[in-house]
Amino acid sequence: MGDASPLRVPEVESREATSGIGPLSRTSTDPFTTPPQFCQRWRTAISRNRTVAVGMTAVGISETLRRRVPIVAPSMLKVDFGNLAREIQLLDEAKSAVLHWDVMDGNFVPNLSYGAMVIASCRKRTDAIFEAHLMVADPAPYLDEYVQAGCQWITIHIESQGNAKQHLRHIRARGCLAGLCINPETPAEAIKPLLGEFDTVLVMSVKPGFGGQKFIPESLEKLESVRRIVGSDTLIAVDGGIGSTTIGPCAAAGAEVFVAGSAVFDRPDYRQAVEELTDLARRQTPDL
Ligand SMILES: O=C(CO)[C@@H](O)[C@H](O)COP(=O)(O)O
Repeated sequence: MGDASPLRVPEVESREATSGIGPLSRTSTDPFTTPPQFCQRWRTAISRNRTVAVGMTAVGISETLRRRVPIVAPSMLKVDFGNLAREIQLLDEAKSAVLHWDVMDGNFVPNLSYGAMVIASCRKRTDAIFEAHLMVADPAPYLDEYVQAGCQWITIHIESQGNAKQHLRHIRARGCLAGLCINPETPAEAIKPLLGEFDTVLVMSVKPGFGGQKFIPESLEKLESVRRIVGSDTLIAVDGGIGSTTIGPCAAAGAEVFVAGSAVFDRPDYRQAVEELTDLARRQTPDL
């Protein structure tokens, strides 16, 4: 969490004034126009008859997410990489609103996964919202690559190097949702200085780096604390060890997006898995 960062963030007086992005629950007319490098790359990546995601603004994405809560977001760490196109088709059939791309650099976490090129090559295959979860030592040099790859939601770790506030502002200035992730050993209070700078909080309920780990029970209390800190307008996600016994308690504790690897990909029928998990979450989501 040092201060030095090579990122040059455009001067943004007020986020709403420049991008039209507001709190997740806000409905508004949207004066935002997608930055050209984002729009063109993305347009060419998506086939002509797939228009839902094209040009969708951060406000639109926020509203889509809000409407779809509770959301089970398959963790693409557990996908069959030898059959990526087929896997994405199956996730589309499972009506997954969000695909969660776990980007690991082998440095911030002891594992290496994939980068923006792989994600960009999958962009044309689905209209699902792409979230890039950057488990990297320094996100600064990579942020734009993930925007250009078609990710509409970029999550950085508070524990990464550089200036988290600058990173979050950079993501928002590119028209994406800015997510802030905290590791199990980081207290919920650590997000307080960054309030107002992010759209979503991702609570890691395992140590990042690997799928298939056991849910850390203390994460429930942390979800409750995060909810108290951020209020109702910020979307809260949880990641790690999410399955049939943990998803309900996480929903009750305030989570709305559930990143699930094994609980989806270890099942023969992804659609059934997503439906069952969503149902379990819905039953314990307050106010639903
Ligand atoms: O980011 C991570 C791990 O670093 C997670 O997204 C896991 O990939 C989730 O896998 P399961 O715990 O659901 O199997």
